[in-house]
Amino acid sequence: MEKSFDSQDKIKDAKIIFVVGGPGSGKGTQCERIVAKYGYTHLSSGDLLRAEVASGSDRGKQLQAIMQKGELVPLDTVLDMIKDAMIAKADVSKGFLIDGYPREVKQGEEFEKKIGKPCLLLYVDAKSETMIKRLLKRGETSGRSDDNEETIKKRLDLYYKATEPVIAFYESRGIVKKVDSELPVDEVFVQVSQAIDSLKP
Ligand SMILES: Nc1ccn([C@@H]2O[C@H](COP(=O)(O)OP(=O)(O)OP(=O)(O)O)[C@@H](O)[C@H]2O)c(=O)n1
Ligand SMILES: Nc1nc2c(ncn2[C@@H]2O[C@H](COP(=O)(O)OP(=O)(O)O)[C@@H](O)[C@H]2O)c(=O)[nH]1
Ligand SMILES: [Mg+2]
Repeated sequence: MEKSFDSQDKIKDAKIIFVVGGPGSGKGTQCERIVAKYGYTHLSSGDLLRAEVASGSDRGKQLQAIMQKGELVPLDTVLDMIKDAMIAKADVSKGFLIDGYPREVKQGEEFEKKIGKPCLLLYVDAKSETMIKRLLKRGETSGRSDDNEETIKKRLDLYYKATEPVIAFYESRGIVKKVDSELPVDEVFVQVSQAIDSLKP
């Protein structure tokens, strides 16, 4: 008990940025740039889940089935993974990019209860046609079982239904910065940098 309280304490005051946008909008691409420029720790919830799948564990097999269908993994599973990863990096991290989470308003609320409040929600915006095109292209080489036409459609539907309300939720708190991910990567990153530079130290 004592120990888990201590380790949780380590991330209590961490700088937290949520990176939200549709599938294939360019979240991962921009996060890579942010890491290079600002030294933040990038935690992609999708990557954490895929690592569990790759481990071949029983839990990984259950996750694989859900992800293949483009559905959402249970909230507690993802949140525990993110929290453990944050605690592991707490001593060396200047801040955390939480990429692909929250996927629904409830996930954001639980994150705040168990971990802390975000200071920024970076909204990576692209048109659905653009996202579909990028995902199909990525699917040629990604090896991801969910980068196929049928699952992409489901992921997009779920994004508009469950995840877009997350943006409205944080907009009412005044922490949303939207970047136009239709632009070339460098130009998107100019907007991303402005959003991060505007944060109070
Ligand atoms: N918080 C999360 C993150 C991911 N997933 C599951 O993992 C899949 C892939 O997630 P992610 O890698 O974030 O995919 P995308 O939204 O397509 O974004 P990206 O292209 O950055 O990987 C989702 O469809 C979903 O099944 C989830 O349930 N909950
Ligand atoms: N043209 C263009 N392509 C991009 C941009 N950002 C990402 N991509 C491509 O779109 C695909 C999805 O990007 P990724 O970062 O994986 O998106 P995520 O699903 O939101 O994490 C990748 O193949 C990228 O190379 C961009 O700003 N412009
Ligand atoms: Mg990604």
